[in-house]
Amino acid sequence: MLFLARMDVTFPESMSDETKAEFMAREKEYSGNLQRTGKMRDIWRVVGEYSNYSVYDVADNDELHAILSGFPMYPYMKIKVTPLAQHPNAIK
Ligand SMILES: O=C(O)CC1=CCC(=O)O1
Repeated sequence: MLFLARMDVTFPESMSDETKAEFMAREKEYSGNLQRTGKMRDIWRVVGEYSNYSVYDVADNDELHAILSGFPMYPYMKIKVTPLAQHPNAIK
């Protein structure tokens, strides 16, 4: 099953730059592992925002929830998930 997720990240004003850098490093490692295993098919930055769109290829809703809630930045994310289906006009 394919899902599109939009993630908007908001860190607390009080968070130090060092802590933010630690979150970013952990996020990069977690995200890289998902991409290497094919669970995350794609990730794109939203221009001008601390947000991304990412596509997940997972067995079911429960697997997606486990993946999303495992992101180190999860406590600081607002996530909107959209299930995807084949488009009849797609040529690939
Ligand atoms: O958009 C970000 O920088 C946060 C994030 C979520 C998954 C990822 O790889 O980065």
